[in-house]
Amino acid sequence: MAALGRFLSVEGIDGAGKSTQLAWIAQCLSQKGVAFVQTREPGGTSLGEKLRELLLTEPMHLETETLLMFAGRREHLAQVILPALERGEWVLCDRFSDASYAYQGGGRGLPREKFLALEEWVQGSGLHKIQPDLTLIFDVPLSISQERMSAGRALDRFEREAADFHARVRAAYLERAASEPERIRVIDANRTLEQIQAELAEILSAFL
Ligand SMILES: Nc1ncnc2c1ncn2[C@@H]1O[C@H](COP(=O)(O)OP(=O)(O)O)[C@@H](O)[C@H]1O
Ligand SMILES: Cc1cn([C@H]2C[C@H](O)[C@@H](COP(=O)(O)OP(=O)(O)O)O2)c(=O)[nH]c1=O
Repeated sequence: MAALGRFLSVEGIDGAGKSTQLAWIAQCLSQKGVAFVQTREPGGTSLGEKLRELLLTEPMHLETETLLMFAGRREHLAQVILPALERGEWVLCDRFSDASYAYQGGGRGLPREKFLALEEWVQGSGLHKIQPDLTLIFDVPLSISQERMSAGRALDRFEREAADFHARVRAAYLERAASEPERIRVIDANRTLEQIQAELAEILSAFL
């Protein structure tokens, strides 16, 4: 059987710089001749992109929001992520279920058991659980993320949330990282692009 590809996700509060760094990782993999699929959540499939539009614009109940995130994830796994891994390609995913843990759980207060139930339903459990092999959390203080965000485009429904929401999201990401240190690496993103990329290059070469 051909080797499975590797699954890498990037996370962080809005404005941390993860999309910038994901584009750089993609460029590195291309230069090394690694076949990969670059994708995102919410989104990644035709259905998922329609759900994304709703999720980023339409006010809704917290449980509806969580269910739609996981519904999109189910489709994304079936249509994009698992087939790519089975072909032996890497999957570079801009956010995955750690974002639901941080945003719906940490940010909005979804009870942990509800998150865990959906995670188990969509991603399985035990040895068969589908999780990224490596997750990079780009971590910055709120003042920095807010500065970076406000320099850009119009803000979506999550980005418009108050500072205390983003502080809870950040804390939840760090708590998640502490609970799964073998999978999750926290990257200090309050540095120059070059400094961050030097660290990423080391992590990637160990991971290749
Ligand atoms: N290390 C950095 N130093 C300064 N500016 C950065 C850095 N990383 C990203 N940025 C800028 O911050 C903004 C948000 O970055 P982006 O990658 O879109 O963040 P995210 O995907 O985490 O929301 C962009 O304008 C980007 O150019
Ligand atoms: C995947 C996921 C994303 N989100 C949120 C976090 C982001 O604010 C938003 C969109 O993600 P993202 O694509 O990172 O936004 P941007 O285009 O601004 O880089 O969705 C959740 O709340 N839960 C989730 O499970």
